[in-house]
Amino acid sequence: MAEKLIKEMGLPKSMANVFAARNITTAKEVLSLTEFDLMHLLDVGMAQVSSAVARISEVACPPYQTALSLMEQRVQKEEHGGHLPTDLKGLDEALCGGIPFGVLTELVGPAGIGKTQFCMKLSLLASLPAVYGGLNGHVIYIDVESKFSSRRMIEIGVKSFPDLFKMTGVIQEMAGRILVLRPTSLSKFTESLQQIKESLLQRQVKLLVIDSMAAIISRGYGHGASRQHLLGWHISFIKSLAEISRIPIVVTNQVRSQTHEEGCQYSFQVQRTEDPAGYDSHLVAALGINWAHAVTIRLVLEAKSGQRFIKLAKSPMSPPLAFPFNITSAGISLLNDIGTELKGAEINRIHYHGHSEIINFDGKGCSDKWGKPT
Ligand SMILES: Nc1ncnc2c1ncn2[C@@H]1O[C@H](COP(=O)(O)OP(=O)(O)OP(=O)(O)O)[C@@H](O)[C@H]1O
Repeated sequence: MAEKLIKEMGLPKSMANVFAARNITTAKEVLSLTEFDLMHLLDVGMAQVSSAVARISEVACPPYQTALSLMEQRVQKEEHGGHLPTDLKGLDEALCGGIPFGVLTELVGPAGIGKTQFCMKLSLLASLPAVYGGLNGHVIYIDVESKFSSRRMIEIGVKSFPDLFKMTGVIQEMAGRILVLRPTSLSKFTESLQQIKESLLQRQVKLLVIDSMAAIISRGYGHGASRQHLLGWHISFIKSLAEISRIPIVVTNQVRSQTHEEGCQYSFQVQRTEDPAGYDSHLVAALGINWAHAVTIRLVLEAKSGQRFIKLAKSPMSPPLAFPFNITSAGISLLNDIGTELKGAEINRIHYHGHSEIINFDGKGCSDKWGKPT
């Protein structure tokens, strides 16, 4: 806002010319001077300066909004935006319809828990016709680790929507709507994001997936404070993409061990406990506090006593809930649509108890999963 141009503020032409002649071009430059300084600099009277400053302030600083007007705007946006249903009834109910448009949704969890499976299902759903609960749109899938498998996605489609996928040409049409990008470095990723900005606004893109953000960031940045600092640019860029395009952006995040120095500084991190089983007391999300604040919806995928759970750990519209789920040939499905409410440290704890037993799927029926992605 502060960078808004004076010439675009509807000032009287004579006054706009005076600013231009003194090389004062932005609201920031005007508002950082006193009225007295401006009178002196512009060589105009107090009345003209006051009225120009009042106009510039009004345009540069948005007026306050009431809760009522925010609610009305939200209802209006819902009509144009809304949610991408996940096809997981309990989760969709908790999210008031699915993954919300215009914000970042994070999927975080240990390796092999099902983040990519979830992303592939969401991509399929976004590309499906509206009568099947889809968004009838295109998807941009940034596949950092070459984990996206078109064969697996089609398998999910065929098993979940057999009638639709029986029709001639449907597989080609759905698969053709998903654009997979595989950036090989952080700079290529940054370049792709900038290009995506254009296509999001021009094309019928209804979903952007970044799988995984942690992997791409770790390729380009070192560790610690410098990484957090540089991550800031990507966070604000991706957030602005979501806000401008009003589409859902789903980003995966990995987990890592918590170091001794970190202790337990933030509420979203796992409390260090003396876990007698020693299973999972040190797992935290790989991207830190800045990232955690940037996401609006946080879904933690975890394993507990050999059972997979999906936890709605952060949401502005729902209490924290956990749903048991499994992965079948039809993709992710909930075992229970009634979520268990979570309290305290449990909300953000990332369990992987019995994780190795459940991820050892033999891959039959989806031969490419463990080989080269197709
Ligand atoms: N056709 C299938 N039927 C049943 N389960 C499957 C099938 N294909 C994959 N899986 C399950 O999905 C799991 C892999 O999930 P996914 O690749 O989504 O993990 P991830 O969380 O993205 O892991 P990473 O962090 O390593 O990328 C496997 O462990 C397996 O249990």
